[in-house]
Amino acid sequence: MIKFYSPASIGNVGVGFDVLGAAIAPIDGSFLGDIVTISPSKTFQLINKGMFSNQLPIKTNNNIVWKCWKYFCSLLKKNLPITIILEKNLPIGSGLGSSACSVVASITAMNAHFENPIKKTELLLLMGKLEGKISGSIHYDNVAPCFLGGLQLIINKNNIICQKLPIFKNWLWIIAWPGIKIATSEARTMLPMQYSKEICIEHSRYLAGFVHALYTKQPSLASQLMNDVIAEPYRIKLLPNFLKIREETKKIGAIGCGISGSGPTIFVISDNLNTAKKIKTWLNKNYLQTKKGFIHICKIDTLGTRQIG
Ligand SMILES: Nc1ncnc2c1ncn2[C@@H]1O[C@H](COP(=O)(O)OP(=O)(O)O)[C@@H](O)[C@H]1O
Ligand SMILES: N[C@@H](CCOP(=O)(O)O)C(=O)O
Repeated sequence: MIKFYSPASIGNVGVGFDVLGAAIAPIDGSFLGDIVTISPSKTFQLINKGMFSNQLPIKTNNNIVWKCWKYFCSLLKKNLPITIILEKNLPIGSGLGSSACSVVASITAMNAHFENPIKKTELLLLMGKLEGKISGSIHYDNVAPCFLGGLQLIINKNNIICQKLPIFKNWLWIIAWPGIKIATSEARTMLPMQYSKEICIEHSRYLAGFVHALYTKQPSLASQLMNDVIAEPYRIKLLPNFLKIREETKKIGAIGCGISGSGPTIFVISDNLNTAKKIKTWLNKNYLQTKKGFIHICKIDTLGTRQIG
């Protein structure tokens, strides 16, 4: 029996639509992500468990984990008799890379179980392809940080899919899922097919400046450059009171605020734990919409997907 854990991720990280992604871990040491357990069995079975298993497709062959298993069967040219247990601990359509978590955890676990028929360099390509079946187009800003950990810059050139960026270790990422769902595929179709030259130049300034500020250790400059001119202007209508949230959390002391992935989860950044706790309390009262909603104070998960059993 082997068990793998895959962490939640913040796609886009505000300023880098489809090209920045960060894996996150609650500072209290709890897991925020999916867990996949694989054991040998006479026939294939997929068992769903976890707090959000009731949000998964009813038909097994609509579960992305089943699609991952089918891929391995075609690769190894046989019907592979295993039992997969998926602990679905991330809400679906949350903006926390839920489907990416299931893809990365199941691919990594199956590859380990079958003694690594897929090379590590090819795994991420496969993960992006499988995740793309769900969101309608391939984007690595969830699967890359989920698999490799850290803050990843998606390059996707000359066989380099991504590379890890430096982070500010004292930044705390408060993530708030309001308890409602936004399908990534729908949130992607909302975006314009083309952008003006002015927007392209502005976006380049922000993204390049942000990466520069990371490398030159300028946290204030980095936080000021975290502006999303690509997705936020079009997705903001899906997030209740987002602009008010950003304004009020800034008054409390936040140094940044953005949409996590395609939402509705938001992230708020603070470099002070007491301030982070105040922001969490405020969000609890003003952003959660259902009892299922949650808030976590996180740091960047530098480990990524790992074997835990
Ligand atoms: N194991 C799985 N985990 C998450 N979503 C899954 C899984 N299997 C299939 N899906 C489908 O993928 C879609 C959710 O993907 P998406 O909107 O990208 O959510 P998220 O942003 O949380 O990944 C839903 O239609 C869901 O039914
Ligand atoms: N770059 C993607 C990120 C989607 O993240 P998710 O967690 O909402 O699936 C996008 O913004 O479409």
